[in-house]
Parts: sequence; C-alpha cells; structure tokens
Amino acid sequence: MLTVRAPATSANLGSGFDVFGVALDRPADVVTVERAAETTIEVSGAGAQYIPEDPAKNTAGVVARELDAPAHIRIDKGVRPSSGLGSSAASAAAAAVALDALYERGHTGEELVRVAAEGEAAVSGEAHADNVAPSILGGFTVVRDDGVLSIDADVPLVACLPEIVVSTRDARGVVPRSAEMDDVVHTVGSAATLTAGMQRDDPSLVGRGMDERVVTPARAALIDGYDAVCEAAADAGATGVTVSGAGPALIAACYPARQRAVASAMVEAFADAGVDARAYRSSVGDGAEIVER
Ligand SMILES: Nc1ncnc2c1ncn2[C@@H]1O[C@H](COP(=O)(O)OP(=O)(O)OP(=O)(O)O)[C@@H](O)[C@H]1O
Ligand SMILES: N[C@@H](CCO)C(=O)O
Repeated sequence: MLTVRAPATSANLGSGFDVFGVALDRPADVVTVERAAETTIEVSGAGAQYIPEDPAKNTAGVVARELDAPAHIRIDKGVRPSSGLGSSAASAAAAAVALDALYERGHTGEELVRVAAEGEAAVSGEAHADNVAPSILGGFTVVRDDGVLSIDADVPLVACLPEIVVSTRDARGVVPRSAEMDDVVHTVGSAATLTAGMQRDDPSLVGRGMDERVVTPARAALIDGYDAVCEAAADAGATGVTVSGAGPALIAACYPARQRAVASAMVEAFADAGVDARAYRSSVGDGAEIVER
C-alpha cells in the first residue's frame, strides 16, 4: 500500500494558455493505492458526489489502465472538481506517481506527465498536460508537444475559489478560434514577462505577465463578479489577477506583505457579488510526493 499527495495547480496564468502551469501549496488530493487483480475506485472528500468511481471515467482509473497497473485506488479529494485548480489533474498526478512506485516501474517525471495527461483526456476530451505537469513536477512549468520544462520559483500567489461550477469542457467551448495579430503580439510579450518573473522570483513581472486579451475575457464572462474581484485584488496590492485554469477560480500574484490583504479583498468582493468564496494563500509549491509506504 502506498499514499501520495498531489497538489492543486493553476494553469494558463493568463498569457500561457495550454502551456503554463504552477503548483500550489494547497489544497491537494491524497491517493492511496493497493495492488489488485482489477482496478476499483473509492472517492471521498470535496465534491466526491460529482466524481465517477467507474475507472474508465475517473482520471486516476485511466492512469491505472495506461500504466497497466491495476489497483484499488482510494481518492481523498482536497481539490473540488470543476474548480479551475486542477482537480481532475491532482488525482491523475497522484495516481501516476503512486502506481509507478507501487509497481516499481521507474518512469521519469516527464513520462508520468504524459500518462497523467491521458487521464485528463478522458474527462475534458483533450490530453492537455498543463495541470498534471506542475502537479507531478512542482514549480512553474512550460508544456510543449516536445517536452516539459519546470522552473523552481518563489512567488506569493492567492487562489480564490468561488462557489460556482464551470466545467473545463464548457470553458473550452468559449475560447475564440482565432485572434488578431495585435493580441498575439501582446500575449507573447506577457508570456515572456511572466517567465522572466518566475525565473527571477519577481511578483511584479509575474503579475504584469498575466495580462491576456483573447481567452481570458471570454472566460471571465462565465464568472459572476470577475471584474469587481480583479479590481479589489489590485486595490489590495495584487500585481496581477487572471482566471485560474478554466475557472471559476481566480489566481493573483502579489508581494508577501500584501498576500493576506489580497486574499481578504477577493473573498469580500465575491461576497458583494453574492457569491461565497474561499481563498488559498500559497507560494509556488512542490510536486506530488509519497507520504506513506
Ligand atoms: N479524480 C477526479 N477528480 C476530479 N474530477 C474528476 C476525476 N475523475 C473524473 N473527474 C471529472 O472531471 C471533471 C472535473 O474536471 P475539470 O477539468 O472540469 O475541473 P478541474 O480539474 O477542477 O479544472 P481545471 O482543469 O480547469 O483546473 C468532472 O466532471 C469530474 O466528474
Ligand atoms: N489549459 C486548460 C486548463 C484547464 O484544465 C484550459 O484552460 O482549458
């Protein structure tokens, strides 16, 4: 028997749609695996009632199939589904790391990212790896078709999760199919700025690099209170705010001394818009780890 904790993640960070991701300190999924003749799944914790226990429909079950590593899998959800905080990815990441260790397969982290991305494909229709990469490798990650890059970074973040549900499938449906060249140039500038900010542990550059004009506005329209929450966060000292993953969570960057104020301002602004929310104060965190053997 073996237990792995895999963290929530924030993908895109505005300018890095389907490319950037970052591991958060918390929340996290905790997955326990035991060898078995065939895979079975039990789910408890946040939003468990919305998560299928059929292995073919659960990201962790798909990972077990991909690794040919049948197991009884217990998932304790810390990351609520359809959150924008990589809920389905956290289970896939934890299962990939746990089953690899349980069956002593010795895959590299990058290989496990590809396996876990197949779990994501089962629920969202596409094998995007921008959540599973940071959940497995930790840090700030850049995912391309030809590989994954992970950078250790130390930048304070606030993830604010409202009590709204937005499925990744729906949020991908509103992404424009094309973009103006001006907007593409702006996005490249922001992405480069954000990457430099992560490399230099510079919250100001990271925040400025979150600015993006194509995907973010389309998705912001699905989140009640979005503009007011961004404004409140900025007034409280956030250097940048954007949609986390496919939403509805928002992610903000800030200097350490402003983190508490930014978190409170975001929760209060959501409350003013009639939406309950909770904020997670985080840094750029570590990837999945074995917590018990
Ligand atoms: N182990 C799992 N954990 C969470 N959701 C799962 C799992 N397996 C399957 N699902 C399904 O995946 C969907 C949630 O995934 P979705 O990608 O919409 O949310 P998310 O992972 O929180 O968001 P994002 O990818 O934007 O950060 C739900 O339909 C849920 O039932
Ligand atoms: N890059 C993905 C992350 C959500 O899983 C998206 O924004 O749709």
